[in-house]
Amino acid sequence: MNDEKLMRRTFELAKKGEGKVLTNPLVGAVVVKDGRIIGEGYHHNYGNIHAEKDAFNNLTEDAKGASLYVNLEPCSHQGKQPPCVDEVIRQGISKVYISNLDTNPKVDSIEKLKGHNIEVHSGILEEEGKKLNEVFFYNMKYNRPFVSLKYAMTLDGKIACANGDSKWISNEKSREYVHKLRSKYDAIIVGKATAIHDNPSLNSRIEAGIDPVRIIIDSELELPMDLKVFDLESDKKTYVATCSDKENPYKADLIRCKEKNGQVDINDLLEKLYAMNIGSILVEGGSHINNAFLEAGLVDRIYEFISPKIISGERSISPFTGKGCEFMSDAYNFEIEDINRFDTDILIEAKNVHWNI
Ligand SMILES: NC(=O)C1=CN([C@@H]2O[C@H](COP(=O)(O)OP(=O)(O)OC[C@H]3O[C@@H](n4cnc5c(N)ncnc54)[C@H](OP(=O)(O)O)[C@@H]3O)[C@@H](O)[C@H]2O)C=CC1
Ligand SMILES: Nc1c(N[C@@H]2O[C@H](COP(=O)(O)O)[C@@H](O)[C@H]2O)[nH]c(=O)[nH]c1=O
Ligand SMILES: [Zn+2]
Repeated sequence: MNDEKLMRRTFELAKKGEGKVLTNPLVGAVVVKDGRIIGEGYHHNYGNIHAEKDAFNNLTEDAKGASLYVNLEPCSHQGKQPPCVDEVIRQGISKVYISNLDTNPKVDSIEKLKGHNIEVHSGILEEEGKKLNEVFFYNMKYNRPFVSLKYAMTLDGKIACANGDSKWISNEKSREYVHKLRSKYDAIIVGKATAIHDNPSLNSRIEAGIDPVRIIIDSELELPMDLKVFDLESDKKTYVATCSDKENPYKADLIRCKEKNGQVDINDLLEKLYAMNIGSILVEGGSHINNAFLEAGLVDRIYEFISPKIISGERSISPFTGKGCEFMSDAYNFEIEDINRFDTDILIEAKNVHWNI
C-alpha cells in the first residue's frame, strides 16, 4: 500500500462524517504497522472525539513504531477534545503522513511532532484534501458560512411559469441528487414566496439522508400556519428568519435579524447562522432570495440544473430578479467546476471567482 492509497482511505473514512461535523473538518485516520492497517477511525460528529483518537481506540495491536495517516494535521489545542498530538506521541507513532495543514490558528503541531523524533510528511494529495474540506477551510478564512445556490431551470433560463408553477422542471434523477446535496449542507434556506407557493418539506428523502436545518425568510411573519415545514418529523429544526418584532405565531423558532430596506438583512442572518454553528448553506430560491444573496456578494457556488424544456413568456420567472447589471463589465464572474448529466438534464457546478482557500 502506498502513501497516496492510504491517504485516499483517510478521505473515505472522513466522508462518513459528512453532514454531521458542522463547522469542524472532515477527518479520517489510518494506523499502519509493517504494511498492515492496525486501526482506522474518523471524526463522527461535532464536539465528539477526533479521528486519531477514534483510530487508536480501534487498534488491533500496539501502535509503537507505527505510521499514522491523517488527512488533517493533528490538533495541538485543548478544544472540546484534548490535543491529538499528545496522544500520537503517547502511542509511540514514528511517522505521520498528512494531506493538509490545519488553518485553525490554534493548531500548530508539526514542530512538536518533530521535536519527539517523529518523521512528518505533509502535502500528500493536498488538492484532493482541500476539496474534501473546502467548507472548513472557507469557514476558517472568511469567518462565515459557505453558501451554495441550487435551482432547476428550463433551456430558456426560467425557474417557474408566470403563475409560479414549477413542478417539475428537472427530472427525478436530478431531484434525487438534490437530496444528496441537502444531506451534505448544514442548513437550507428558501424565501417566503417559495415556501407559500411550493410548500416544500426541505428535508433529505433518501436512504440514510441527513436533514439540514431549515430556514424560511419572512420579513413580516406572514406565512400560513399549515406549511409542511411546520409539521415535519425531523431531528433538525425549522426556523423563520424575520425582521419583525411581532410575537412568534409559528410552530418554529424565530431568528430575529436586522432590517435592510424593509426586509431581512442577509448579512446579519448569515452572521447569526454561523454563530449557531452552521458552516454551509444551500439556498433553494426563489428568484428574489437568490438575487439578495448575489447582490450581497454571498454566492460561493451555484448548482444549476438545466432541463430541455422551454416555457418562454416575458413574465415567467428567472433564477435571479432585481435591477440587474447595467453593463457586461458589471457581471458577477463564475468559473465552471464540473458538468454532469442526469438522464435528460445537465448539472453545471460553478464557483464564484472571488474566493479561494
Ligand atoms: N425551479 C426552481 O429551482 C425553483 C423555483 N422556485 C419558484 O420561484 C417562485 C418564487 O420566487 P420569488 O417569487 O422570487 O420568491 P422568493 O421565494 O425568493 O421569496 C421572496 C420573498 O422573500 C422575502 N424576503 C425577505 N427578505 C428578503 C430579502 N432580503 N431579499 C429578497 N426577499 C426577501 C420577501 O417577502 P417579505 O419581505 O414579505 O418577507 C420576498 O417577497 C415560485 O414560483 C417557485 O415555484 C423557487 C425555488 C426554486
Ligand atoms: N476534527 C479533527 C480536528 N479538528 C480541529 O480541531 C478543532 C475542533 O476541536 P474540538 O473543539 O476539540 O473538537 C477544529 O476547528 C480543527 O482545527 N483535528 C484533529 O486533529 N482531528 C480531528 O478529527
Ligand atoms: Zn484532534
